[in-house]
This record gives sequence, structure tokens and C-alpha cells, in this order.
Amino acid sequence: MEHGTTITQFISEEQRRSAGATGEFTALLNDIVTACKMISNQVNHGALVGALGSAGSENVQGETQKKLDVLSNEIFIQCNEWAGHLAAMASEEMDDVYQIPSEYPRGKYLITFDPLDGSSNIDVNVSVGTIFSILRCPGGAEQPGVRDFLQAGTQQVAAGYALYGPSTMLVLTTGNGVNGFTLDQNIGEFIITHPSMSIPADTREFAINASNMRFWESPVKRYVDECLAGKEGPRGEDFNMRWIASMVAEVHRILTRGGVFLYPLDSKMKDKGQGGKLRLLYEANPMSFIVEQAGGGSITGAERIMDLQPESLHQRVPVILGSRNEVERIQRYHTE
Ligand SMILES: O=P(O)(O)OC[C@H]1O[C@](O)(COP(=O)(O)O)[C@@H](O)[C@@H]1O
Ligand SMILES: [Mg+2]
Ligand SMILES: [Mg+2]
Repeated sequence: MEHGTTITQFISEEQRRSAGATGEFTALLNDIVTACKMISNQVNHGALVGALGSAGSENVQGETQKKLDVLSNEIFIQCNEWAGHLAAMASEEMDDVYQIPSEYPRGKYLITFDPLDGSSNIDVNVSVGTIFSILRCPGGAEQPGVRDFLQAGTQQVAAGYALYGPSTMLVLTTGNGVNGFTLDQNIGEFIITHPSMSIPADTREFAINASNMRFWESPVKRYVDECLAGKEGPRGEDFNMRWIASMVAEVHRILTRGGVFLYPLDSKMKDKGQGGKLRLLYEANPMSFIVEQAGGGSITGAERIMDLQPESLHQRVPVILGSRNEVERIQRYHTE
């Protein structure tokens, strides 16, 4: 793809190559891009526009919502509900399926999204993001219900994330590899800067919230202990550690220079009847699609995340993803 290609050109070019394309998908992606630009603007202005701090409400996960969680959710809905490409939406910040208001036409796609990922970092000005996944709406569903969203990750048509960091980026896959775009604030357009992103198969960098160590299961404990043992240990090499507490930023680092990210299941979650920390439909599945398209792996421990059959809209799962050889090693530790 030529230098300076805009994301709109890139998406249209991709669609021209796919048989039977109607332009509906291209238009949907362009609406998502607009939403991410508007959220980026709010994030960048932060305290200047009163966007920091708590919204004083809780989401279905029992988490205190930040103002930007609520604002980003509203922006994403407003940008995507009117154009007739979507049959319904589902979001981290909404308990139930969001039906397209009757005054707007309906389309053939469903979208699941995490409007603001890394919420605990908003008030401290650390990178945050938006994550989205596009699915086809099962035939003719007039009023799509939860069951229409419960599709395995392998059914995704496209997935992407926006990263609101030192620069604003958008990373996208439609099943033909992974491409990264940077927002040129002067022209207000995403320009291709990271074509064909690919994850090195090997890495010496892992990311995990070590404060949960005493709750980890033995395969994860073994893996991290071996990394921490470094040269003197069974791996015979030193490892580095990172933890940003924004999944989008961790995945972007891994797409850029390799690494492995772990948010495993632990006994604390089990005691609460939780299946993990991160959500399958709008965090784990879209990130797994992107990581696999870039040559990496994504598992729960023993299983491939993209093969999981979702059971509920806000289902949580363990997530271990990144450089393929490291992920396969961790999978072996879970299956041995
Ligand atoms: O607070 P912890 O345990 O470090 O968890 C951080 C993780 O939680 C998340 O912030 C959850 O996502 P949300 O911010 O969208 O709720 C991930 O982005 C991140 O990887
Ligand atoms: Mg999130
Ligand atoms: Mg979120």
C-alpha cells in the first residue's frame, strides 16, 4: 500500500477486491473511524473539557464508570446508529443489546465494543483506547437478541482498536493481515504508517499484573517464575517485564516489538464465580483476531480463544496472547 494512503482509501481498496461488496461494510468502517476521531478529541482535551473523573454510576460489571466511559459510549452509538449498516450493538457500558432506534434503517451487521479501554488510566494521562468487533447479524433478525451476538471469534468479519496515546492510532484487520494508521491531526485523517504488522514469534518480554501472583494457577506461576529466574534459570535468558494496565497499549506494544500479555484466571476470580477479568466479545475476541492475523497466538490457557462458544454478552475469560512460541509454551504448561 502506498505511503500516505488514507484509511478511507485503504478500506475502499480492500472492499473493491472482495467479491459482492456493496459498500455497506466500507461505510460502516468509516463511521467507526469517525467515532474514534471524536473520542480521541475528548481524550486529548481531558480536564479542559471536564472529561476526567467518575461519572458516579456503575456498569453491568459492577465497575464505577468514568465520565469518558459514558461519553465514549454515547459517541460510538451516535456515529453508528443512523446510517443503516447495523442491526444492533453491544457495549461494555450497556447491560443489554442496544437496538437501532426505529427512525433509522437497519443493516446486516452487529458490533460489539469497549468504548474506553484502560479506564483506570484516564485520570493519570496514560494511553487508553477503544476496541471493536464486527459480526454478521444472523439472517433477518428483526430485533436481534443476545443469542445473535454469541458467535465464536472465528465468525468475526473485522476487528480493530484505536489507541489514544502520544499519537492517536487505529489498527485494523478484515482477515487479510493487520494494518496500522496514524491520525494526522492537521488534516483529521488516519494515514497508513504501519502496513502488514507482524508479531515476532519469540520474545523476552512479558506483561502481567504481578500483584495477583499469590492467586495464580501453577502453569502461570511456573511460566513467570522461569522468566524471573532469567539466565540462571531453566530459560537461560533474562526477561523484561511491562504492565501498563491498558490492554490496548499492551497489545499495540506486542504488535510493534513482540511480547506476551497475560491476564489469567486466578483463585480470587474463581471465588467470585468469574471466568476471568477481560470480556470475551469486546476485548478478547477482537484482540485475538488481530493478534492471530499478525502471526501471534491467543489462548485462555489450554484453549484457543477464537474457538470459544460465547455464553453471555459480558462473559469474562482468561487471556494469554502474543508471540507464538511463548504462547505455545504457556499452553503446553497448561496441558502437560
Ligand atoms: O487493574 P488491572 O488489574 O491492572 O487491570 C488492567 C486491565 O483492565 C482493563 O483496564 C479492563 O478494561 P476496561 O478499562 O475497559 O474496563 C484492561 O484494559 C487492562 O488490561
Ligand atoms: Mg477494556
Ligand atoms: Mg472499557
